[in-house]
Amino acid sequence: MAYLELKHVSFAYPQGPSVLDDISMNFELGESVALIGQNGAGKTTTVKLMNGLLKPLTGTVSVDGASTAQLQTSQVAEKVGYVFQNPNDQIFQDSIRKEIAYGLVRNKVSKSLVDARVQAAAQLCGLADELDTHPYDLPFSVRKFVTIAAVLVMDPQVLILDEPTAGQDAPATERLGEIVQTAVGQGKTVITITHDMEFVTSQFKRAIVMAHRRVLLDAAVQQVFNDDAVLKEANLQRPYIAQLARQLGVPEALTVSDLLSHDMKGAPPANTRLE
Ligand SMILES: Nc1ncnc2c1ncn2[C@@H]1O[C@H](COP(=O)(O)OP(=O)(O)OP(=O)(O)O)[C@@H](O)[C@H]1O
Repeated sequence: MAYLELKHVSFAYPQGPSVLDDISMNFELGESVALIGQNGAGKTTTVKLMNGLLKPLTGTVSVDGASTAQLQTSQVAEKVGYVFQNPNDQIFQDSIRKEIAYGLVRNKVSKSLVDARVQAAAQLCGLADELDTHPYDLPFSVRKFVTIAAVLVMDPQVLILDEPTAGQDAPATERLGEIVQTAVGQGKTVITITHDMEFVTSQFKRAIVMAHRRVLLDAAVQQVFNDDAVLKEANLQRPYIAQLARQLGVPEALTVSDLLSHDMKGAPPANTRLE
């Protein structure tokens, strides 16, 4: 049994239409998976089902062998940490240190361990020099890292990042990549919702394409970005570099390093009129 499983899950908000229709997906520990698709495809609803904030109307969501229907949201959230799309929905303490430490303090973890874990999470998230700052004295982009640190410090087995690169500059996006790779290196599963296809191809191995309340394709990132029909149906575009690579006759290249490592001898001349 996979660590996190959604089996034939359907969902609708109260008095609303169906939002998810019979979706199934499995996650093993140590995976990196991007959930992609247009606005309203149901991605955020899907991840809220994964961490117990929502419960399925039909079907089952199970985490570490137990159905979320039988668990409190807090029990699920210990294993599946969810970083909200908008950090303002998550932050409520008056210092970054208190915000990151909150869950550990609530769990009565010893002060020395709290200090060590807060320091480590803050370091990874670039906040080590800001621990005594009020979160609202920092820009939105930095507040997002505060919420990531506050989830990471709890050491969940699954880390869900909702639109992490939105509003972030290149160095911050690079730091997000480091956070993803560090977590995966620790054996955690990282799942992201993102509209940033470069982030998908550079940091994730698997992608799940959602549209029309269901899963269109669940496959290796390479396969997803080579599937014209699925990309069209989900209204997704290949990353710029992958479009360029196609024009250069290297359709399998998705990143700059893929392209640079390819033997270009015999490739047709570039016609760089991109989609
Ligand atoms: N709290 C809510 N109450 C009622 N309907 C909702 C609620 N949250 C989302 N919806 C609706 O559910 C559908 C799926 O929304 P969801 O946020 O899961 O999609 P998404 O793929 O994450 O989109 P986005 O990329 O815009 O976040 C949309 O039609 C949305 O309007």
